[in-house]
Amino acid sequence: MDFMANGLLALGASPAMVHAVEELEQAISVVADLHGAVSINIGTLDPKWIESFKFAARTCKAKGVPWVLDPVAAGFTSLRTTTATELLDIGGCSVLRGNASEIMAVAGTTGDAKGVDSTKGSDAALKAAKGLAAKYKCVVCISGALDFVVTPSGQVSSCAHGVEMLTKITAAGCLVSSIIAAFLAAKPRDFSDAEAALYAFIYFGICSEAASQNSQGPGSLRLNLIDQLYNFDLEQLGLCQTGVLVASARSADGRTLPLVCRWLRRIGSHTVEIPGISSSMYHASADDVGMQIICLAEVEQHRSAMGIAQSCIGPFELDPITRMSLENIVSSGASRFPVRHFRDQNDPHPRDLQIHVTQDHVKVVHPGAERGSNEVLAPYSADFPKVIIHPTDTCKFRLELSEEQDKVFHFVALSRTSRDLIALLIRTFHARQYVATSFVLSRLYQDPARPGAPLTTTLVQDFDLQRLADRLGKELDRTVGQLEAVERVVRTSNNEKRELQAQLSETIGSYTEAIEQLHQQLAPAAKGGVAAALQLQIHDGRALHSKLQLELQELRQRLDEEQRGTGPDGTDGPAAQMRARTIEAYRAEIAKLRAQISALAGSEKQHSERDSTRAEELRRLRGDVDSLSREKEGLERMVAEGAKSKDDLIENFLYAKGCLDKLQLACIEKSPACSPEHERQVAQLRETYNQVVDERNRLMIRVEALDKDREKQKQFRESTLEKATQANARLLEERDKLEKEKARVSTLYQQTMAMLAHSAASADYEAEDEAVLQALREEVAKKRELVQKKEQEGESLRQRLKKLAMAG
Ligand SMILES: Nc1ncnc2c1ncn2[C@@H]1O[C@H](COP(=O)(O)OP(=O)(O)OP(=O)(O)O)[C@@H](O)[C@H]1O
Ligand SMILES: Cc1ncsc1CCO
Repeated sequence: MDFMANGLLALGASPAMVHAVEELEQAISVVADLHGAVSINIGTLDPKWIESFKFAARTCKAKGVPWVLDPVAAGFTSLRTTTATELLDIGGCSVLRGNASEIMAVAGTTGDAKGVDSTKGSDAALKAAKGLAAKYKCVVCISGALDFVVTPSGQVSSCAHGVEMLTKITAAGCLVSSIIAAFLAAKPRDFSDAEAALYAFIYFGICSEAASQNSQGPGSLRLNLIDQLYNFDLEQLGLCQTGVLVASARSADGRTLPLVCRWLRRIGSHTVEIPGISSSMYHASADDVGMQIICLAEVEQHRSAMGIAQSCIGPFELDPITRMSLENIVSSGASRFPVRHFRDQNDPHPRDLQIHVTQDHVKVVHPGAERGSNEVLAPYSADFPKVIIHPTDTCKFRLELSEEQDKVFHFVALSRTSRDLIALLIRTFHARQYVATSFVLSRLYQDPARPGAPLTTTLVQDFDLQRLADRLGKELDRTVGQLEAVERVVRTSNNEKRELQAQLSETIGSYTEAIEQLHQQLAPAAKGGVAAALQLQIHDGRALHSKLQLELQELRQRLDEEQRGTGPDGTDGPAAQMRARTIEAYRAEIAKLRAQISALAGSEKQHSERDSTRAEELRRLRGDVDSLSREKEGLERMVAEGAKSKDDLIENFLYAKGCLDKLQLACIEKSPACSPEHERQVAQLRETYNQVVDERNRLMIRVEALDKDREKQKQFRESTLEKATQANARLLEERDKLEKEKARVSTLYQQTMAMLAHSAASADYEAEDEAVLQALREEVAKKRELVQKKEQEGESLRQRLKKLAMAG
């Protein structure tokens, strides 16, 4: 509070910190009388404070006093979020200002507030701000490295001024909110709340930049900032196009000497006279941006005697506020300006028109007229459209859409800023299309008086390169910030696109699957698919319908006859005969139903017979599987035995071979003196060896055959097992189906039995004519209902069929 009050005092406002409900009414009345504004800051809150916030909001609304809401730390606790929302719900808020987390929390999206500080970049809250601005019809500002101002219609302007060190000073944001309130109170009537808020940000941001120049940390920044708010002076930042230049002269005795002046523009060493001015006063305008102004003054009465005084001032800059607006409009690509049109100098009935400036054309429009009916449009050409600023009037200008006279307009803008904006905007868009960057650069870095020659040293001195670099740096930062924001949006959109594509392909997949299923069901109608079943149901429905219709007719006939009564002689009249016939008919029906029931029972028996056959088959298959397993075990045993005897044989063979080798060795050693006994032994051994080899080969062949056999058996067994498992699954499935069928049949059976009992009971009560009649009537009604239901079912089935056929 101390910082806010001191900041406001420093910039020239008159703050009063009020919170007791008892004095609020009176305090706000005073503010209303002074055309002031109120800032409601929920920084310190308890139930009493909350009551006074609400009281203040209600009172401001009632008295038409503009109020600003600072939802300090909304999102940090729910009490803060709710309090902010409840205050906005009261209505009448002019500007809501918070950091990104606070704005998102008030809008109901997660802001992740870290206490009173934001954890988000200000652009993260743009969507939330637009929503709140539209909902509460107020301006919503998001502060941060880039400050955003959002209007209820969703227009966004931004301010890049400020220093990061401000985040290390508590209540910097609160001070901005209170400055916005001060600007709301001080703004001229034709400025909007959004403009007041934007200028407050620019003002605060520029002061903080200047303050940071000689600050060592947050402490001195805080002090210097208050000093800067106090000393704010645009002139110290450079000469602006909004200034007025006055030439004056006094005589030696102090008298003011009337002057005749000539005014010239100079860029570098190149000078051009400004036509049409001879007075001692000159209003700088958009035409002077980047120029120096030279004044040549002579004393009116002594023109030749006293000589000519010359002074030079500049270069002039665009004032920060116009510059900011221009940047915003240029980046949005278009804007509209209300202007007053004078047909000639003394036109007594000027018209209110609008100029639409876009990057492709300039259009003069009659605002009330139908679209296109009353407008003049000019796309950019090499020489047109152009704006000629009036040399002495600050709001007048001439707009030339082409050289034709009816396309030259004499306008008066709403304000000096508005006129400068129109001129600069048209020139910027024109330059974009008609002046190549290389041309601009060559003009900037050469002496315009001597085309082609490089800049002279004096010219370099005239350029404040430091300032130029600062400006370009800031512009670059801003553009990079915007680029990042755009990239973020593109990234999110791409992610969303990917998600949507995935969802879409999933949906398409499931639809395709469903369609294929329907196809499958529809195609084999003959095999009893869904379509066939539906057709059958329709057919059954129709048959039942006509049967029931017949019964209905019959019953109606009987009823008529019943109503005609018995014969006059009390004997068995036609009615009695009819009753007898009815009973007869009922008996026949009962018999028919009994037959149906026994048929159903019969089919149940058939089912169970089928069931037992299947069970039998299952048992047999299981037996097969078991015997196959046993066979497999036997085979495995055989293989093991074969392998063992093979091992034995190999051992024998090795042994015999060893002996033979030994003998051969012995033979070689004693070769010439070999005894016949020896030779015999060798021959014997050789024979044994050959036998063993033969035996081995035989056994090898057997083992191989056994292996092959075993492999074949294994494959056969596996396929049999597979078949058995499939058959088993099929059987189980069939059994499930049959069980369901059985359940259905038994319900049908029970229903039929119940009907039968009912029919029999009705037949027994022949004497009670009225009751019988009633029962018959009810039955007729029921049957009618049944018929209707069946008809409806039939219809809906037909519709489904049609749809399925179409989907196919
Ligand atoms: N990162 C930054 N770089 C430059 N300037 C900044 C930065 N962050 C904030 N500012 C400046 O500080 C001003 C206050 O904004 P900030 O978002 O810090 O308010 P706040 O979080 O509500 O502050 P507090 O809770 O302390 O009152 C902004 O208008 C802007 O000028
Ligand atoms: C730190 C703090 N806590 C409540 S208000 C406030 C000032 C910054 O908004």
